[in-house]
Parts: sequence; C-alpha cells; structure tokens
Amino acid sequence: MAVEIFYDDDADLSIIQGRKVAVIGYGSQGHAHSLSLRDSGVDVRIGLPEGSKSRAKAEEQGLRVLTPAEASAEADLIMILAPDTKQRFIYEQDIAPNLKDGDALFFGHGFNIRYDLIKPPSNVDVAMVAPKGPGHLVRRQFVDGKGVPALIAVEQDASGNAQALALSYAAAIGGARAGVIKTTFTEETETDLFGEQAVLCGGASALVQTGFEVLTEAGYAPEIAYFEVLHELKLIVDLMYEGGIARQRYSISDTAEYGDLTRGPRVISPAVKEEMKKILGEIQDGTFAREWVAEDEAGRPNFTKLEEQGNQHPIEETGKKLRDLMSWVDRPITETA
Ligand SMILES: NC(=O)C1=CN([C@@H]2O[C@H](COP(=O)(O)OP(=O)(O)OC[C@H]3O[C@@H](n4cnc5c(N)ncnc54)[C@H](OP(=O)(O)O)[C@@H]3O)[C@@H](O)[C@H]2O)C=CC1
Ligand SMILES: CC[C@](O)(C(C)=O)C(=O)O
Ligand SMILES: [Mg+2]
Ligand SMILES: [Mg+2]
Repeated sequence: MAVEIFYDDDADLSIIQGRKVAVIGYGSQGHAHSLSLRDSGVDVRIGLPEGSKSRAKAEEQGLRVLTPAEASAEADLIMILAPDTKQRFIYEQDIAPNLKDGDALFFGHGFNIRYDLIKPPSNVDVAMVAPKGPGHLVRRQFVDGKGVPALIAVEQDASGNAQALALSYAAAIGGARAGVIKTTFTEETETDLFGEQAVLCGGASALVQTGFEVLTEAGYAPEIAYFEVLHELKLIVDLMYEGGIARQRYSISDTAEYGDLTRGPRVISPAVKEEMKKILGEIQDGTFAREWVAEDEAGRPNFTKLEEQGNQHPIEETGKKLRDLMSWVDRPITETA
C-alpha cells in the first residue's frame, strides 16, 4: 500500500499555534520538541516533577516549567515525552485527572498504546508524532533549517481534526521539511523497536564490537581496528544516507565492492535473518514489551549490568583516546537552545 507523505505546504501551522501545549519530560525528545515548538510560535509549557534535574535547564532556556499535573491541567494538548516505562504512572497520576473534553493526548512513540499500558478516555484525541531520529539531532537539524522525518498516527479522533493537528505539530518541530508519513501506532511501535534492536543500535553496536574483537584478537593494533570498524563506519553510512547503498558502492574501490557483495551475505547470513525474524516476532507478540516492563519494575538489574559491560569494552578506551585528538569529532550532546 502506498504511504501518504506530507511536507510543509500540506501542514497548517496555525492549528498548533492555537493550542496550549504541555510537554511532559525534558530529555532527548522533550527538549527538542519544546524548543522548536516555542521557536515556531507555539504556547508551550514543560511538565517536570519538583525534583527533576532538568527543571533548571528548561528554565535557563527560557521555558516555563510546572509540575506534570499543573502543566496537564493548563494545556489542551499534552505530549508525553517521559521514558516509556514511566509513562503509565505519569498518565494515571498527573494526566488522566486533568483531561478535559476536546483535549489531545500525544505520544512520541506508540509503546504504551500498542501494549495497552495506557487506556485514554473516548473524549480526547490520541495521536503520535514520532521523529525518526535522536532528539538532539531533531533539534540540531531544526536550528540548521533542516528537519528529521517524522511519523504521525491517530489512534482516536474525538475532534475529527486529530490528523491535521498531528501534522501541524510535526511541522512545528521541523519534520515536514523532510517528510511526514502517516502510519498507525502498531506499525510505528513494531518497526521502531525492530529497527533499534536489530539494525540501528543492537545490530550495529554488536557488528562494530565483534569486528573490533576479531581484529585485535588477531594481533592488529586497536587504533587501526577502531578507525577501520567504527570511525570509518560513519563515513560509509554518510554515503548511504546521501545516495543509498548504490552511491556507497560507487565511491568505494571495486576491491571493496567485490568483498561487500560476496562477504556481506556471509556475515549477515540466513541464520542472522532468522534471528531477526525471531526478534520481530517477540515484538509483535508482546514478549519484548513484557520483558522490558518487568526488567524496569525490578530496578533494571540486567540493563545496568549489560550497560556497564558495554562501557568496559576495550573499543571504548581506544576510541576515547583517538577522539580526544580530533576536536571536531567528539561534539558534546548539548541542548541547542
Ligand atoms: N531518545 C530519542 O531520540 C527518541 C525517543 N522517542 C520516544 O520519546 C519518549 C521520550 O524518550 P527520551 O526523550 O529518550 O527520554 P529521556 O530519558 O531522554 O528523557 C525523559 C524525560 O522525562 C522526565 N521524567 C522522568 N520521570 C518523569 C515524571 N514522573 N514526570 C515527568 N517527567 C519525567 C526525565 O526527567 P529528568 O530530566 O529529571 O531525568 C527526562 O526529562 C519515549 O516515548 C521514547 O520512546 C522517540 C523517538 C526517538
Ligand atoms: C533508534 C533509537 C530510537 O528509536 C530513535 C532515536 O529513534 C529511540 O528509541 O531512541
Ligand atoms: Mg526510533
Ligand atoms: Mg525507539
């Protein structure tokens, strides 16, 4: 089925400019949405608990900060950009008691709706604006006059206007400069989880670490291994981003291309594809969501252990040393006010 893609000319910015928006959370996505909404002329307030470390940051950047309950009560559009595992508690305690007829409840990812963790009442719009990129780059691209593509979806259209509202919001954070695709909460949630687990984060990190291990265990210098499997990966992916795999293959040597064509499928073998299908199945049948919610409720013991193991991987030490010598590479993650 052909997808519908919308651009700035299809969006009516005045719709979101006519709403009172509460952004709950001021992390990676929260700061990006809030600052770009504000710069697009939208009346925005931030909802953060009294003890939140991000309160001072948001205030320094000129935003008005309230508690999540106060922000929800004041607003007529509430965008939840808190961690997925915390959203159901924030919803029950701070948002649901403050929802009024005609309000809109927005999400940046469909997890809590797709897995029935939040069940909104029938008198509000329920929609999603999900940028296809990390929040810090969503903001950086907006400031640079560009945009990160976004998905929009409508789960519940109480007003009859939810899609136009979601598109207007997406345009206000720069998404419609790059393209906004209409989807469903189910499609966004399942493809997003699959992408981050199998390819973008899980797949890519494991590929890089394993390549580094193979080279260093064979006696090659860690610095050479780092440049080969991590640093250069960005340069190769930049070519894919600009012109697809074909452009990447045009730019590399024919020796590299022959190795790519014949060895790539041996690395990402049919067994890897089968494992990817299993991972997708665990997303579709809710196994992953149940596991992640239980892990969070238990205080994240496995998450913490694995994160620490990753931080201790020898590629991190080698990379830090080399990046410190390339001032332009280690660009700090900052909230671009
Ligand atoms: N990271 C990304 O780029 C992307 C994220 N998303 C989605 O966006 C949503 C937010 O993710 P992300 O930006 O990574 O989250 P972060 O972890 O970066 O930030 C979460 C924010 O929520 C705040 N918070 C925590 N508890 C509460 C609470 N009880 N009430 C109000 N605020 C609270 C945190 O406060 P404090 O600052 O004090 O810790 C923080 O400001 C998720 O649904 C995620 O799936 C979608 C696309 C990409
Ligand atoms: C790729 C990870 C992501 O889905 C994203 C930045 O889009 C996320 O959940 O952070
Ligand atoms: Mg994503
Ligand atoms: Mg994600």
